Amino acid sequence: MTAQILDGKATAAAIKSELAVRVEALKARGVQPGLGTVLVGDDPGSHSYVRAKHRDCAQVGIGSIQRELPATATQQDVEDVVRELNADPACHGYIVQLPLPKGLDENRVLELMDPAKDADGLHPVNLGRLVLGIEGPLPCTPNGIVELLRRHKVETRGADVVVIGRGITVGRSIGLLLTRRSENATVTLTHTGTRDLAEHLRRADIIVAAAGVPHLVRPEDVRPGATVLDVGVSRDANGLVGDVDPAVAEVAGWLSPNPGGVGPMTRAMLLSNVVEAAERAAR
Ligand SMILES: Nc1nc(=O)c2c([nH]1)NC[C@@H]1CN(c3ccc(C(=O)N[C@@H](CCC(=O)O)C(=O)O)cc3)C=[N+]21
Repeated sequence: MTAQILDGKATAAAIKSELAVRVEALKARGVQPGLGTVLVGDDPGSHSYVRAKHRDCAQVGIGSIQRELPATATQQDVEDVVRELNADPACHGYIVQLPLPKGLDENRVLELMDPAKDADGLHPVNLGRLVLGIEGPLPCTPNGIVELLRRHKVETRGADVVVIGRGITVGRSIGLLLTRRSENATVTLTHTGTRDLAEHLRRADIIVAAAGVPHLVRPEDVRPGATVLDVGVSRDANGLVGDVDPAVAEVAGWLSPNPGGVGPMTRAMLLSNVVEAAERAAR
């Protein structure tokens, strides 16, 4: 048996064409949606991710506002850019690319952002809204995963989901989305301190692997027919390595490739948060 592909690349392309229609409607009303990025330092991975986000913007008709600071930037320098984007009416949403160089206080920068312009959905106010069930921008990777499952008709209602990894951007927040009444999944959050991880995995209908440990999920850990989402990204001499052993494709029913799975969906949800912020501003 070979798993069916959860095609993030194609799904993200479909979402982008839907967003392009909404951007046209906004432009007809005189509103040009704009995404800002704040990039500090010279990490090549961060630079290539940010470039990809602005390519996406161009495809959908969203304006790009790019701010770059050197690795030597001070806390004050970064905070000044955040204040500038908070005040800029052309910028409907923005992100501060993470991680920031050592010595900068990420949480202080994030708290300074206007929550209404938080395109990542990671501002403490928006994470709080998610906990409370109040509408707001949603974290992009978890939202992208939910959308990827929805559009491939993978049932989440009543499903046992096992998440590996407790980072804020994926593991800790995805349970909040999947346990909403509309998704109705049962979620177990596991991490490096979990006893008998394999035992948890073997029971799962859906596995979300976001630990950043190369090939952590092995075929013998996966129930035949289960859905497996590979979110982890590590790098070795040959390039990108995911959290899922490629041999899992022989056991799983559905598998998100990496690259080409959750990554493009994350970027599509970022655009979606910006379009929604612009629509809110236009109302
Ligand atoms: N404030 C902030 N927001 C983020 O959303 C954020 C961040 N910081 N820091 C870094 C991580 C990483 N991340 C990725 C998004 C898309 C791909 C992606 O589209 N990847 C392609 C391939 C890219 C390649 O080949 O390098 C794919 O999976 O097909 C990857 C990684 C967003 N992040």
